[in-house]
Amino acid sequence: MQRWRGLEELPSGWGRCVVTIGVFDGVHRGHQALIGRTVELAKQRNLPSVVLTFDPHPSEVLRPGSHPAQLTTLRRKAELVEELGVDVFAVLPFTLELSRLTADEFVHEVLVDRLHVAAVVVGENFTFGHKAAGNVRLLTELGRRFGFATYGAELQGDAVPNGEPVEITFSSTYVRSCIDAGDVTAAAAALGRPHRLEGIVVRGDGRGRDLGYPTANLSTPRFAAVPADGVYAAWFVRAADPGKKLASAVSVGSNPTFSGRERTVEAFVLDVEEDFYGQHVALDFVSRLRDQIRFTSVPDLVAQIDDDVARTRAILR
Ligand SMILES: Cc1cc2nc3c(=O)[nH]c(=O)nc-3n(C[C@H](O)[C@H](O)[C@H](O)COP(=O)(O)O)c2cc1C
Ligand SMILES: Nc1ncnc2c1ncn2[C@@H]1O[C@H](COP(=O)(O)OP(=O)(O)O)[C@@H](O)[C@H]1O
Repeated sequence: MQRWRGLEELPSGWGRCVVTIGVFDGVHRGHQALIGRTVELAKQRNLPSVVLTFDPHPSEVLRPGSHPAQLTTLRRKAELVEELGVDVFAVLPFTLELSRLTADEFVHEVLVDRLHVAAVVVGENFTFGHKAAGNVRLLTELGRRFGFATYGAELQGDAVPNGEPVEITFSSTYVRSCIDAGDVTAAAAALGRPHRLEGIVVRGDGRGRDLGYPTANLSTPRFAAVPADGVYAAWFVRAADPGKKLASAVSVGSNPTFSGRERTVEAFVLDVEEDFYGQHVALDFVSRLRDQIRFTSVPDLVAQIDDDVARTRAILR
């Protein structure tokens, strides 16, 4: 897969292509369907498939301070897109200038003049251009004028897990709300895989080892979607050895037993004794075990962690 930042990196002699456009935060099952359709159409036409995405998140540029919780870093997004068989991952730096292009101008300048699109695949609720004035109908009209095909794909959904017999539509907003509520199982159902939180292992208060449970404390990216305070079973994956998943019991919260102030994400990795400081690691959240508790004694906390670890072992076995 090629990765471009800006359209200046377009190779000379670039022919036509099949494109899908979006922020694709999370690369959830709806995104996967859309990108899959793009790859399929590109194969049929013997053209390269392109995922056109934006960075930073458009809402942060349009309304500074409004950055939504981020489900995937740009690097992780590229990784997930690559797994879907895409040929080019193109990142358009999102600027106020870009946001001011009208829908017509965006199609003309970006899709037609630069990318030479033969077909564009978007979700049926897709909007684009200044003030989001462009929609699938307009894109279809412009496609007729400029000579490309438009596919407005139906949105993907599913029954609410363990809920009422209603459908939810997969969306980044829905996944964010699941994670924010600590429902990592529902998040995983919509993502098609567990939610991943990445970070660098930093020093904590140095207390864990004395408790018998040393924990790797993660420093996470600024906008990362951190699950609600609580205790979780998660897979611990090191960037240095991405194929190896280690079972871990994870605490998210401010260590109320010790009247902590700072909110931390810390993982006790089962059956491992290793120095993780400074390493780039990821947590794949599989299941929520319980809320954070303020214990009146340290032995009570340790007894509870014993139980968390036993449950983690059973869940991730
Ligand atoms: C599986 C697990 C569950 C935890 N649950 C709680 C809890 O309910 N309440 C709490 O105050 N601390 C909880 N902790 C956090 C410990 O207080 C914390 O790991 C310890 O203070 C060590 O902090 P340090 O890594 O900064 O040294 C938990 C830790 C683990 C690993
Ligand atoms: N099984 C394990 N799980 C997590 N961290 C471990 C484990 N074994 C050793 N470590 C190391 O111990 C450190 C945590 O020890 P701890 O006493 O909790 O200190 P800190 O407060 O700095 O996190 C981790 O960052 C890691 O380098």
